[in-house]
Amino acid sequence: MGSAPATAQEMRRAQRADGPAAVLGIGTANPPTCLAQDDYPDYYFRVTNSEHLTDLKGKLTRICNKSGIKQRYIHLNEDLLAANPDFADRTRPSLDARVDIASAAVPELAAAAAAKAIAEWGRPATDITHLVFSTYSGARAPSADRRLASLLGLRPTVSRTILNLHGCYGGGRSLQLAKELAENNRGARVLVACSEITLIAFYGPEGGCADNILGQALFGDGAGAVIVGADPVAPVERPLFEMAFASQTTIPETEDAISMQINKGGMEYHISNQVPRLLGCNVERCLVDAFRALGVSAAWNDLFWAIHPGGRAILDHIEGVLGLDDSKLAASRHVLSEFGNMSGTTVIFVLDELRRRRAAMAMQGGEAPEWGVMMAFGPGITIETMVLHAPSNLDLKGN
Ligand SMILES: CCCCCCCCCCCCCCCCCC(=O)SCCNC(=O)CCNC(=O)[C@H](O)C(C)(C)COP(=O)(O)OP(=O)(O)OC[C@H]1O[C@@H](n2cnc3c(N)ncnc32)[C@H](O)[C@@H]1OP(=O)(O)O
Repeated sequence: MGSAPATAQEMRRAQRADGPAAVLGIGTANPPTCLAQDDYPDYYFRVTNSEHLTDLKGKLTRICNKSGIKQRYIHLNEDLLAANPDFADRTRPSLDARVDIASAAVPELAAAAAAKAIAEWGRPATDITHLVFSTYSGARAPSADRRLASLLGLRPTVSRTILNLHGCYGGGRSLQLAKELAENNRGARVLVACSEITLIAFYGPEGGCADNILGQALFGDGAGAVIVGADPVAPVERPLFEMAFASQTTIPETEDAISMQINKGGMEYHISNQVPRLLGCNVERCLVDAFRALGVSAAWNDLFWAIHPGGRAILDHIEGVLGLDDSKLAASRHVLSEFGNMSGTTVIFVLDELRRRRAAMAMQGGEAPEWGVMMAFGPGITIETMVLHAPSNLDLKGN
């Protein structure tokens, strides 16, 4: 073997990266149709021919008013819904048609986000070695990761993984997987792509189904992409956030609090009204454990924050239990306001917004915190926690 490492341990060590995984590029995309939150109750009850359900419309209006959301983007616009009237009725067998549309639209939206992330990264798409794709709209094989690889012209040797139905923690899980892949495979460059399109779960209002009314008020469509790699090659590659530590925690006895299930009429879901409280009671323990594992003690207000804005009340609870200053969750609140809850994709939008805000602050001579936290939540209830470090050569461009 000439000068090759002599032992299996040495071989293993040679395969590992030296430094921590880092975010090297971020991109986001939304479908073109944008709906104002103030107009949504009128729109939804009109396009589903449900104007007579005035109580439910009142409920949707009350939730919209308290949602902290200004607008959302959707793929299923009025024309597409008119061409697929069964989508408005959960009892009709419409899954085939939904999957047909989603199978094309989900990877295409992901490709739009990925193209931006790759452009910022600065290297050719053929240098990507791994792809981690997350969506709740996948119900077919070969799936969206395979199609995205074709759309981007990735190499046939790219290692693909698809995560399905992780819901709102899909972005956090994908980034954790990307960290493991990048740190354990020297030279690996991982494309993380999350793409969520609500048409799989859109249907008309029904009495007794508050979950649907809540979903109609909160969710929107979007895709986010991140390039992750260790040991960046200067000057082309510049780390935006280094991934210092990552963990996943499941809150005991909360299996039924958030659920999703694919049925013949589309995806049904349940979101307990206890979710904000349950998260509020558990996030601090995850944070304490994460910083203890790093051997660091942190004052919460000295950190930057990228929290998944699952709903306004979730952000309020977390802000309250951690005693965070008003400005600390500004990136999460901004993304919630401009895009709604795009499930697993949302946390990537928050990272993008955060780096933009940090760059603006640096341009004005201000100093942003060096250390921060990303958290995402979903069915389980699952909490994804990642401690981030922002190097001083933070990207000043934004995207
Ligand atoms: C544009 C396109 C749209 C298309 C949409 C199609 C849908 C697609 C869906 C895709 C599904 C994917 C789902 C799974 C992903 C899960 C991951 C998550 O993030 S998990 C999601 C994580 N997100 C969350 O868990 C949401 C967190 N919650 C919140 O942010 C707030 O509670 C709020 C904004 C909903 C209301 O503000 P707040 O200050 O609390 O105001 P108030 O106290 O005054 O109550 C007002 C009304 O709200 C009611 N209500 C409250 N909760 C629920 C509920 N769970 N349930 C039902 N209703 C609920 C309450 O009963 C009251 O009704 P009423 O008495 O007036 O009749």
